[in-house]
Amino acid sequence: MSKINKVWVIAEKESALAQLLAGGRQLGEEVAAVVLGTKEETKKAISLGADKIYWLGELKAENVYEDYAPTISGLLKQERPELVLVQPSKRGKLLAGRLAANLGTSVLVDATEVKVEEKVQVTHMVYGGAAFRTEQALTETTIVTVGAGAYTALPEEATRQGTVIDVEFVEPQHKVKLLEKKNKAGATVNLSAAKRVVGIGRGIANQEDIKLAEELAEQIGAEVGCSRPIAEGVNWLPTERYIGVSGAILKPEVYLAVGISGQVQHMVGVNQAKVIIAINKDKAAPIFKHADYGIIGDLYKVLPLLAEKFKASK
Ligand SMILES: Cc1cc2nc3c(=O)[nH]c(=O)nc-3n(C[C@H](O)[C@H](O)[C@H](O)COP(=O)(O)OP(=O)(O)OC[C@H]3O[C@@H](n4cnc5c(N)ncnc54)[C@H](O)[C@@H]3O)c2cc1C
Repeated sequence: MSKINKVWVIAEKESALAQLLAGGRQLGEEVAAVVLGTKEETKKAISLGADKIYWLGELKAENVYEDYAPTISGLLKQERPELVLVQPSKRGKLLAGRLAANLGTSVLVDATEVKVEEKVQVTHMVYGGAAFRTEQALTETTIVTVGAGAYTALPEEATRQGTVIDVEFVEPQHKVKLLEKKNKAGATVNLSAAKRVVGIGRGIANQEDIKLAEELAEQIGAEVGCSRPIAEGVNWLPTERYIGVSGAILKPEVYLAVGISGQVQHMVGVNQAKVIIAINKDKAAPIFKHADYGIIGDLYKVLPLLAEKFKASK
């Protein structure tokens, strides 16, 4: 694959920044990160693969993330990178939309693959994960949101050198007024950083039975994720734990699917796992077509047995 000259990366979270920088290094000769954060965060971005940092300073109390769109748009018009990779967080999507509007283009969303064939080409899922579409922007700069798991972060290199450019804030013409900030109740989870994930589905009959999966997850050092109906249906787990085309896209070393049928919309979130193991009582469940190892059995019997075995082997 050929490379383009300049790739820019914009991410709110460090884990996403690390992944997008790794993607940037595959695609471009020079990789720059736009950093809204501390000086320490600029150093971190360099150690993770950025050659250049456009440093916006720290987020001011009176601003929200997307208020920086005019500042970044000005930089884009001046520096003309061929590609901007943006983390698809809620605020990241808002920012990407504004940047694209300012450049007279649109955002290519939720890329599963970005490649360079003379120009930048972006592939993403359509029809709920049943098909893929490849698109190419006709403008000089292509703005793309890239889901978690598309790239694997490079190891940190503390000795890497890079340039930090201080950027002056350009006041937006139309601002959203921040009235209040509240912390979300409950623990947050970063599923895309987990090496092992136990995913639970509608095979779990009651909310309290989730503890069976949690006990096994604890034994094997895994995070618990779920299918959409568990998070958006019965609402037993928070939405940040659901996996699939409309949830988190993961690339763990091991994915253990428990009582999950294996519909395509779920599987697109885990089909990049190195090893997939399925526990399902229905031997005809589609999950077994995707699994490297399968246990045909009742999860209520299998989960406690596995947890016990792992505990005993410690
Ligand atoms: C546009 C669109 C987007 C979607 N996005 C997503 C998405 O991002 N993520 C997602 O997950 N879904 C998504 N869905 C929903 C998806 O199509 C499926 O409906 C969903 O994934 C099914 O969840 P499930 O496997 O938990 O439940 P089910 O399909 O009901 O499967 C339950 C499984 O549990 C097994 N089982 C039952 N009891 C036991 C037991 N005691 N022991 C062992 N096995 C047992 C059954 O045999 C069955 O295979 C989307 C759908 C649409 C239309």
